[in-house]
Amino acid sequence: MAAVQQLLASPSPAPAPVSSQRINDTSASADMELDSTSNDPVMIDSGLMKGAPQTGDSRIAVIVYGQGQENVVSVFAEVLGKPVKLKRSFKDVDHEDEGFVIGLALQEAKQDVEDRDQQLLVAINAHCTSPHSQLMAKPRTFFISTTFPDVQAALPNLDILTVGADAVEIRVDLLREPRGDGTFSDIPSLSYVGQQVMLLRQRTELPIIFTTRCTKENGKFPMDNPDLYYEYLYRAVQWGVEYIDVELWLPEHIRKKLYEKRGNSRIMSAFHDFSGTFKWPSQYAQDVFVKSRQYADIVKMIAIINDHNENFELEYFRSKIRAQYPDAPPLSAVNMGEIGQFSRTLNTVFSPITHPLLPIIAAPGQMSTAEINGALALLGQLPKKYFYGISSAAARSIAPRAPFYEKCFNELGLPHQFAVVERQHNNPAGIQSWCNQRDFGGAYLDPGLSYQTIMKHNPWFSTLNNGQGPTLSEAAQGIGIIDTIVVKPSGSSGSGSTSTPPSQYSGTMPPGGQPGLAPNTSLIFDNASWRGILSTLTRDLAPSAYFGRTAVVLALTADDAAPVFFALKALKMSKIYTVGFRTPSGLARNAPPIEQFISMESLQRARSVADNRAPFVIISALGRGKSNIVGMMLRVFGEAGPPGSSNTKKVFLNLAEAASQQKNDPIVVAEQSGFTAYDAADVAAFTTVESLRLLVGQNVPYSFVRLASGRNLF
Ligand SMILES: O=C1C[C@@](O)(C(=O)O)C[C@@H](O)[C@@H]1O
Repeated sequence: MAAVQQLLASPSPAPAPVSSQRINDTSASADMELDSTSNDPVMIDSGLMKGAPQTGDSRIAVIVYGQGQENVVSVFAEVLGKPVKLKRSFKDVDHEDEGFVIGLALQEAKQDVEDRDQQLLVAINAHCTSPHSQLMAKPRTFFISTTFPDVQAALPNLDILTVGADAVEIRVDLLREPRGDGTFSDIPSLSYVGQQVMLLRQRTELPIIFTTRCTKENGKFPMDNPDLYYEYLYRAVQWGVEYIDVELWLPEHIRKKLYEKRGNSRIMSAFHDFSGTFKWPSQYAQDVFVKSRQYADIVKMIAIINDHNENFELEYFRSKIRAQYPDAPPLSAVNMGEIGQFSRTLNTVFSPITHPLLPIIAAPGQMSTAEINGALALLGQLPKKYFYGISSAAARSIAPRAPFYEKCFNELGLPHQFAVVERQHNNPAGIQSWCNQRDFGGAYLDPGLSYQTIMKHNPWFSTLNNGQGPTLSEAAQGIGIIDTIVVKPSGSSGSGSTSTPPSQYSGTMPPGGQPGLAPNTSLIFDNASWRGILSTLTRDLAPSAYFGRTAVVLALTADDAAPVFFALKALKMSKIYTVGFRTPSGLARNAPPIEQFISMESLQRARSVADNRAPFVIISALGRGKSNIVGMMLRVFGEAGPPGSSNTKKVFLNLAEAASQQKNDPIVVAEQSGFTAYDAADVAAFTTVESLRLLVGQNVPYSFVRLASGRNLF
């Protein structure tokens, strides 16, 4: 609700209310820019009325929703206290619609969004890419059940707590709201819960799971008034919380209503059986699943068992359910207690995890990610692999990634081995020797190398995939630079790699490595650095802050600029001015329109545009020796643009090694010229997050990477 009110009342781009990331999410896949500011000067701000509610924006709110998300319109309408009307285009909205909230499907809205009457209506982008489908596509997902009585206490450790987690659960029933007289309320009030959710939202980018666990299922929420659950859970929908835990015992009309009105939230149906008599092979277990799936995006079933064999019964149940109900929501099912721990290692959908730093475990038998991975490794389900950081000496000194990888593998209890191997400067040969081994797990290349260079000097790669070579991700194709080599089992197609017999093997054998890539394995060439750049640019700003605006990119070579272009394209920037290099046509195809600064006149022209087309972001990959040019650009464009045109600071990103303590350090110049500045270490940390995700499928928070590399963020 806060989010909706902020969107409409705020005269500036919406800050970060609880659900800004979701309701206002204009992720790279969104392709429409909508209004984030109000043109309407109707805010009441007289001293007399201090504290009185503000009327906010009185234009008609048009909620643009994505396919299948029409329910989100009524979430907005309810908060605004207005009825809903659905329309087919912006031009259909007229004065008769005042007093209504209008819903417009994204596909239809796209047709005439440019021509909308901005005096009459405010378009609110409510379509979003829910993290749900992406998460469900991962082979394994975990969520951490926080058990803090006050989220504040969790914040200092949140980075480390969430290493390896794909979502974070807030156990609302365990929150303890102080009354002020030394006692605590029986149930935390909605406003207290709202503050707690907000605290969590601001400190983690992970999806939140909102849980009001009842007393019968190991929680503290009283069961005498089911309407109370509706009140809390529906408020979480309005806050834009990503997952809402809805217990199966709740009356059907409540579960149905929550499901139908879930907007962009996803429902996790929850069933716990503590009786000790629950049996997975029973008809009852199947009935529970069937009843749960009706109003669920994920079905969670958890039971106390008495015998280890019941873990196998659960596995049989899992496979039976998958076969019988192929279209049903994913099943997350585990057994509780020590006996049930085995099942916690086998469940792959949203496994609940704990962490040694939590005050209590949320349920008997809960394990940490490290314990689960350790158990999987013992069972042979997580074989030891060799991962490599293939880098040049120079790159290692700029951003040492290796210690972090080791820390991460330890923290996650992964059995893998990580080694940094040095590639000779200017010699790209020999990469294949690290990859062509049976237990190769993947590698990052730092710096990345062009696809052509790798293939020319490492002919073994061309023999992969029956002679077709490695698969290229979309980013690797568009950028042409490879910085991550991912290993994928190739399923049943049999299109595996061709292993090279030891006699043809060139290069040094890695310690412990057996030559010959494992059969039925394929390699994917990918690029993680563009994501590092994108994440850095959007750390403090919504992607929409960049839409349609222009950038200046300074580099010595097109290769250095390539990942930047890809990121700027994802941000839908309208133009890139380049300095220091020519853009080859292949690269230009994957970038916004490009203009090279070839003279002072062209620079002057870009400088004198008096609207949003003045460069908003400057990205430099020029090294120390060229900091004068970078400084000059920063001074020139720091002042450009109409005065007061935006209250958002311009952005500078320095991809080159920091010229520490120097007078002309571009970061210092940028800050003096009014830019928000980021440096190569920010990008390196985000790139590490991405490469870990690509290589080991584990989610690690950016702030943990920064902490582990010795910088405290907050
Ligand atoms: O539903 C679950 C699973 C859980 O009960 C467990 O068994 O790990 C822990 C709870 O916090 C969570 O809401």
